[in-house]
Amino acid sequence: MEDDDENPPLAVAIDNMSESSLPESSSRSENVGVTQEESPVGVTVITGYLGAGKSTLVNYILNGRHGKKIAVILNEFGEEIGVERAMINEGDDGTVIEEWIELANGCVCCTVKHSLVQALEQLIQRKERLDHILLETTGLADPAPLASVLWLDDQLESALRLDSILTVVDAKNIKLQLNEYRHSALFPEAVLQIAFADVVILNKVDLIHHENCRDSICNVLEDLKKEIHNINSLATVIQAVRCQVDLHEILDRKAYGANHLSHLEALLEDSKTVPAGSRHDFSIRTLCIEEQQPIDLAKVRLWLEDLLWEKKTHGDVYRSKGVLNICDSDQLHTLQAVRELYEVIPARRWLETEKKMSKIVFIGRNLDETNLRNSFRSCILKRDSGASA
Ligand SMILES: Nc1nc2c(ncn2[C@@H]2O[C@H](COP(=O)(O)OP(=O)(O)OP(=O)(O)O)[C@@H](O)[C@H]2O)c(=O)[nH]1
Repeated sequence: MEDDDENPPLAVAIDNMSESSLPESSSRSENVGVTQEESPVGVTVITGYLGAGKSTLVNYILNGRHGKKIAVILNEFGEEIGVERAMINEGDDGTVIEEWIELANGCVCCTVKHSLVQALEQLIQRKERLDHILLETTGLADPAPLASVLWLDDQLESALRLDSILTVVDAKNIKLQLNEYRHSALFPEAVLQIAFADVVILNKVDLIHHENCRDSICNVLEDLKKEIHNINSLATVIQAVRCQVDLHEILDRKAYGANHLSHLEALLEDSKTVPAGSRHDFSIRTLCIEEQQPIDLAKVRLWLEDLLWEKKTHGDVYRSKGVLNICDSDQLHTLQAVRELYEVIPARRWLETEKKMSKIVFIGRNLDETNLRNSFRSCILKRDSGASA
């Protein structure tokens, strides 16, 4: 994007916002059947380590002639936050306009974050229909707090919805960063950004070309993809030069939508446990547990709350997704969780041809697979021996 000093951006004051509308509980309610007249505008959070190519991606999207009206918010989370820069691609002719979004003052961990949601909602209301919002974070941001703030309960009927977390990775540097992380816990942000990603753009692959003879380029890229999937096997990885990707691949992923089942259904097909590294004290990885017997919904909630809130003995879960076979229900339930927030929702009927089962994929640090598997078995409904089935 180009700075236009001669035409300073329009300052738009957003009303001071209260925190009263914040959800109190971390557990999210069942809300099937909530309909909205106009579907909410998707928000993609863009993360990526310093210099990975986030601004390059944003420029590419803002200046592209895709006919979409996309607002980009530069979210410079820091000590002093009051104003965010918003740029909006006005559509067909590719004109980019700039605005300032003013946030309520306050501490980063509470007021500002929630006023961000309200500021975005007001931006949506002021504008003619926006197609999408991109929120670019700083290179050192942990995306989890933003995801928690933007992943809104459908019952709030917000004008926006978290679409996905997109992480830009520098193909030339990522290997070094991951190695450093494994050995000395350096670059934790780079690893967290991959752990929370729904989509990873493996950018700067041209720099791999320059360094390696052609035969080995594919191997290097495959190796990098494997490294990324070792951390987060649920992420879609897209190779790119200067972040030139097909927008259809990155927008409208609906990664947090309970009723957008395709990626969750894929869980039924592939097991994705990645073996734990041998010596990694800081290991962040994906693992998957399965259970054939029907489980009890109330027990699952207690188990999740113990796992995500108390963090007792199973390690630190960052993200999880799953399908659940709940007893006495003909509905396939889905599970989504980001840090301590979770949502279990009946999504659709089990098909007669399907094998009913529960399957949950976890991404997190120091996860103990045996512990997770065994404790999940406590959710199996034990009927009285005298009771009829
Ligand atoms: N060779 C090459 N250079 C790239 C590519 N993508 C981006 N760059 C360059 O890498 C540098 C950093 O890109 P940015 O888009 O500013 O990265 P960023 O993630 O926004 O950086 P920060 O704001 O510092 O976190 C710029 O000089 C880009 O021109 C690529 O695919 N190949």
